[in-house]
Amino acid sequence: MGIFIVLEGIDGAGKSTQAKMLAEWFEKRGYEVVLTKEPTDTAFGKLIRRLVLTGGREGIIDGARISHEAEALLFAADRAEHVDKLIRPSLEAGKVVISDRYFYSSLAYQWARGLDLEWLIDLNRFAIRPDLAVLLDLPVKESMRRINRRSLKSEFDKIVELQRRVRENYLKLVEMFPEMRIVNAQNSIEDIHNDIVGLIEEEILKKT
Ligand SMILES: Nc1ncnc2c1ncn2[C@@H]1O[C@H](COP(=O)(O)OP(=O)(O)OP(=O)(O)O)[C@@H](O)[C@H]1O
Ligand SMILES: Cc1cn([C@H]2C[C@H](O)[C@@H](COP(=O)(O)O)O2)c(=O)[nH]c1=O
Repeated sequence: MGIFIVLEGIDGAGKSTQAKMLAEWFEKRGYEVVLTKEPTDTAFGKLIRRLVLTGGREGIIDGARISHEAEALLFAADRAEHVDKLIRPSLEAGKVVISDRYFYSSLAYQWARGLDLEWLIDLNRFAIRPDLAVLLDLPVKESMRRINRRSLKSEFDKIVELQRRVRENYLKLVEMFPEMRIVNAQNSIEDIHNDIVGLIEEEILKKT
């Protein structure tokens, strides 16, 4: 079996930056790496971007956005395909899989939207557990500065409030899932990379 690593965190925490650096780190050491993300680039992922994420009108029926339950089901369907078509086969072929977001995102975000955590955990039970899930933890103020999100004040306040709840949820998930570890994402890009590599050496490579 290969090695499965997940990077998680609020929007703008630095996941994609670290995922790329980590992929290069493994490649330099001779590993075959699959760098992937959720939502995926498949038809399911594109549907999510159209209906849920882009703020476009397609996800709005009679003036109301699609329900949070429908959102959770779409993310889970995308993930089921991701696991079945890419993650499981890659791990069986002995590769390193690095995923920028995974089912912890559904737990943190859809829970923050008011859905029941146990229902979300059940819905995602099919998802293979990674060897390590790194939570890049960052205060919301700093993440908003990094991604420089521009919107109306009332809209901005709602986004900040949601991200605060998501961050709190992630910190609660760390207590529930033993494969999760926290890395301080306020540090420099290089220091964060070194912290993640340190965790991988300690938690995975030393044990194989
Ligand atoms: N440690 C860091 N210090 C300062 N800036 C950073 C750091 N890490 C990443 N950034 C910058 O912050 C921005 C967001 O980073 P990145 O795209 O990696 O985050 P992300 O978690 O993948 O975001 P999203 O969830 O919105 O896709 C980028 O401009 C990136 O260059
Ligand atoms: C997988 C997943 C994602 N989300 C949310 C989290 C982010 O706000 C977006 C994805 O944006 P990114 O820039 O591509 O990281 O989707 C979610 O709510 N639930 C999920 O399961």
